[in-house]
Amino acid sequence: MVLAIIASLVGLFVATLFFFTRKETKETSKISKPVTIAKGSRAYTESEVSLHNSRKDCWIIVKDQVYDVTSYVEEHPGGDSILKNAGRDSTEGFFGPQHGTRVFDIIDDFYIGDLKP
Ligand code: HEM
Repeated sequence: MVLAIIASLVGLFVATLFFFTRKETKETSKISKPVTIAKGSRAYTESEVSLHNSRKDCWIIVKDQVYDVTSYVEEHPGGDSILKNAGRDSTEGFFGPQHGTRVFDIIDDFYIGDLKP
């Protein structure tokens, strides 16, 4: 009897641990993620970034960092608004009131380098 109670308590503990540590969400699990690039290891000029300005090839700049969000365009909950400044500085739109804090975690997956000063 005591053993059964201990076993169920351990089971409950493990299940709770699993629930709170899992990271994937419904939205992010569908997105193919690029290979992680170490921060600062690459840099692009503004004119290089500006070539990637379409739905099928979309880079954006947020706070002097460059993100290839091509694979995220179709997943973006805000629809085509993410394309408003495709190939350009999207910092203002990104920090707009429509965005909750989870966008800061999501954008990291799309980082490809910094903007050349
Ligand atoms: C990688 C960059 C971006 C990510 C990861 C992202 C992510 C998201 C997410 C998760 C939402 C749903 C609301 C929330 O949970 O916070 C959202 C909504 C929205 N986003 Fe973005 N976003 C990005 C870039 C942008 C940019 C650059 C703009 C505008 C220029 C924009 C405009 C909007 C708008 C207008 C909504 C509101 C949609 C609505 O409420 O109907 N987003 N975005």
